Amino acid sequence: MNNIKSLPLVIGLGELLWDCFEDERRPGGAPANVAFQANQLGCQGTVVTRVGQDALGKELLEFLKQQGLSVDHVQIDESFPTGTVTVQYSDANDPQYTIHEHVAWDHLEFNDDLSALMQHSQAVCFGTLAQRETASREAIHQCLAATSEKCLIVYDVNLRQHYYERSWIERSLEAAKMIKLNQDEVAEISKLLGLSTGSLGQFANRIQEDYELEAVCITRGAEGCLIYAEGQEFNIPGSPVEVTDAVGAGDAFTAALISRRLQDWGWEQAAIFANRVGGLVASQAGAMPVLKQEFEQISQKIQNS
Ligand SMILES: Nc1ncnc2c1ncn2[C@@H]1O[C@H](COP(=O)(O)OP(=O)(O)O)[C@@H](O)[C@H]1O
Ligand SMILES: O=C(O)C(=O)C[C@H](O)[C@H](O)COP(=O)(O)O
Repeated sequence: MNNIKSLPLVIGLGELLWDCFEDERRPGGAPANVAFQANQLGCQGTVVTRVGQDALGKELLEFLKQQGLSVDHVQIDESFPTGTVTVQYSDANDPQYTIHEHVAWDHLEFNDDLSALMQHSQAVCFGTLAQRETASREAIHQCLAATSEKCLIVYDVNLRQHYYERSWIERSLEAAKMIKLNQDEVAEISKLLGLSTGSLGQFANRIQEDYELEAVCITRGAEGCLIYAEGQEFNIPGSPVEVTDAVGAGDAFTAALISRRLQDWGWEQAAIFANRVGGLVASQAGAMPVLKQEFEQISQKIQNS
């Protein structure tokens, strides 16, 4: 128990929901996936969200508890249901999400409990989707404002359908120390912010300077990632895997990067690890596969190489 308490506290702030695939439903929600994976990667991952007072919400709480995550900061909404997402594919590498509206995670409330939690967190990850309603958008930014100066605030952009606006993205970039986005999101953000299109490296350099970010991480699916940090560009190729579904690969990548940066790994080594973790999750069904031992083996191998 004492050991658990001393692990770095990594918060996933935003949506926790059910990803409804054709065959079955599986737990998901990008920030919740980050907290879940961080918990398997040597951190104390904690989800800050809201579920409905319904069977789907109870099942999500049971799942998190069984996996050793705290549910103390999951709020229960008396009016709105637990969130669901319909996941469809034409290509396993490119899932399409239909995010259902008017759900509990749109109605997060900031309070003293969250304020205290945020003050003690070593890292927080949030995205754009959970900012689609004013209530959660304001609660998320109140949470971010309550963190300590040394907290690693990570904006994992995750643009979904039409649920984003330029002003929300700018506000989020201003709050962040590190951002993570995929290649499609680079194109969309360049357009929204009126940045001239160049290479991924030029985009990373520009946005890092404009928003005084510590790091910009661009994921490229099977191609790996590009990280711009400390004035350097790291291009790390991916490791081939047989993809089951790529749902949650990006969130696992983010969690792996956070966990190793909190252990003071260098950017290159942390990116190699994050690529492997993202790839492994892409090779499994759903966003929250249980892979603690596999992650630990990969971590040891990279450290010994
Ligand atoms: N097909 C794949 N083969 C190997 N690694 C993958 C594959 N798909 C994803 N990954 C790993 O997961 C990371 C995140 O995947 P990506 O699809 O770029 O993010 P997102 O899910 O946010 O769109 C990649 O940078 C890579 O490290
Ligand atoms: O919350 C959302 O935005 C969702 O669409 C639900 C999904 O569980 C994750 O988002 C998967 O996210 P990726 O890691 O980008 O594949």
